[in-house]
Amino acid sequence: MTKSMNNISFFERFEADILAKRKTITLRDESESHVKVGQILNVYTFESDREFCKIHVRGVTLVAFDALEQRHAEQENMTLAQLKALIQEIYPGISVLFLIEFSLVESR
Ligand SMILES: CC(=O)Nc1ccn([C@H]2C[C@H](O)[C@@H](CO)O2)c(=O)n1
Repeated sequence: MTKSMNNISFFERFEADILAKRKTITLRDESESHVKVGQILNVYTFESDREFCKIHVRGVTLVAFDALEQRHAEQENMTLAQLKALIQEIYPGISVLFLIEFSLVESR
């Protein structure tokens, strides 16, 4: 597992969407609340800890699970039902999420 404050990991199944700029946000719990606007993060796969790009953090805001809407799903390149199911699977019972908006800086 990658531990640096300048690193973030994504499940491998999201790599293609990030590199194609189809996925431009991620919703995380408080363990990644240290991420700051303007930061450049090194991006790794969660499964194999392989670096695959860098992203520029464009925004960090709080969003309630119950406030997730269509535009969030579009920014995740999935349906709202898929997004809610995914969040419940990764963070069971979570009520508030950190919405990290990002843009692709460089792929490896
Ligand atoms: C370790 C860990 O939590 N890794 C995560 C968490 C979230 N994501 C993705 C899945 C969704 O697209 C959004 C919403 O959480 O972020 C991830 O790839 N890896």
